[in-house]
Amino acid sequence: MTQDTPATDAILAGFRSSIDNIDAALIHILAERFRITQAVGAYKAEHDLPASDPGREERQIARLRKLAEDANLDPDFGEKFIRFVIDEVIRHHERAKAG
Ligand SMILES: O=C(O)C(=O)C[C@]1(C(=O)O)C=C[C@@H](O)C=C1
Repeated sequence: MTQDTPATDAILAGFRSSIDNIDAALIHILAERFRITQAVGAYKAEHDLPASDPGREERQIARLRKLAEDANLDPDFGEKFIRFVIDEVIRHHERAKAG
């Protein structure tokens, strides 16, 4: 049976407080990224440009894999994460094109 860790564990609470700050930063960073990609989607729809650009994605992924490696983050995880984000952006772009 699983058990919650006692809320009185001060060391764990300190770690979790830091995790909560980092998670909040991630949400704000993602919100900012989606705010700019929304403008990109509107621009692409207006100028009849394709929703996706596979060449650009390839370059982004190669760059981020290298950054992940240098930062001691699993590059496969880094790629999966950015792929997930970009796929969502493409979905938004397609919706913007459809009007
Ligand atoms: O750079 C673009 O053209 C975008 O539309 C942005 C973005 C991204 O989210 O980074 C999304 C879709 C493209 O395939 C490539 C990159």
